[in-house]
Amino acid sequence: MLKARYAEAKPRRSAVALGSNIGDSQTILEAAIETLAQTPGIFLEARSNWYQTKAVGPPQPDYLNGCVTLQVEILPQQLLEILLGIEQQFGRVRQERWGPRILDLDLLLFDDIILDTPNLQIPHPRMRDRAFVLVPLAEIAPDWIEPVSGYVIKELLKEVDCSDVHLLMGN
Ligand SMILES: Nc1ncnc2c1ncn2[C@@H]1O[C@H](COP(=O)(O)OP(=O)(O)OP(=O)(O)O)[C@@H](O)[C@H]1O
Ligand SMILES: Nc1nc2c(c(=O)[nH]1)N=C(CO)CN2
Repeated sequence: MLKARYAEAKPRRSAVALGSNIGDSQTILEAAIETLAQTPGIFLEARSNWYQTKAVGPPQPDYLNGCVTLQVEILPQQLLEILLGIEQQFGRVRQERWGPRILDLDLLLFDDIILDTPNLQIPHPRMRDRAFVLVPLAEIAPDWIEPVSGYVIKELLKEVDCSDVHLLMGN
């Protein structure tokens, strides 16, 4: 019993992608990181630069994207609930799929786990195809193995077209 409790308390490492293309995106994303970092059970490990990226999906304004890595003392499902709660707090309204948004927080990785449930898939199933995720993630976690493909992030990055992802100057 004691052993089981100890195992539950072991810190886990997680990666989260941030995106915004409505409003003052940089201010929104900075505030979202601050909110995450102040949540009990979540500790900010590293954060990437911000990147201006061409929208994937329906025509819409460019996004600002970035990633963070976290040390967490909570379960993946709890982390998802927290991310969805922060999106709500920042006024996110769910409309069309892949449509414009004030704030998008995607749970990318959680240690080396693979999870496939109706409301949560880890690794995020589309992260491997997304330069707007892999470029910032490679900056802070190049050697993290994406457990479905078995490839490290810096290798996955070589497989995507990064021409629409630009480092935001004056960061
Ligand atoms: N790894 C994950 N991270 C975030 N949400 C997830 C994940 N896996 C499943 N979901 C589910 O996806 C739902 C919809 O998420 P969201 O509206 O942000 O999708 P989207 O950003 O439009 O598209 P995409 O998932 O391609 O980024 C969430 O309510 C959540 O239950
Ligand atoms: N460049 C870019 N395109 C997107 C993004 C995003 O964060 N960045 N998010 C989407 C919905 O998840 C759809 N398209």
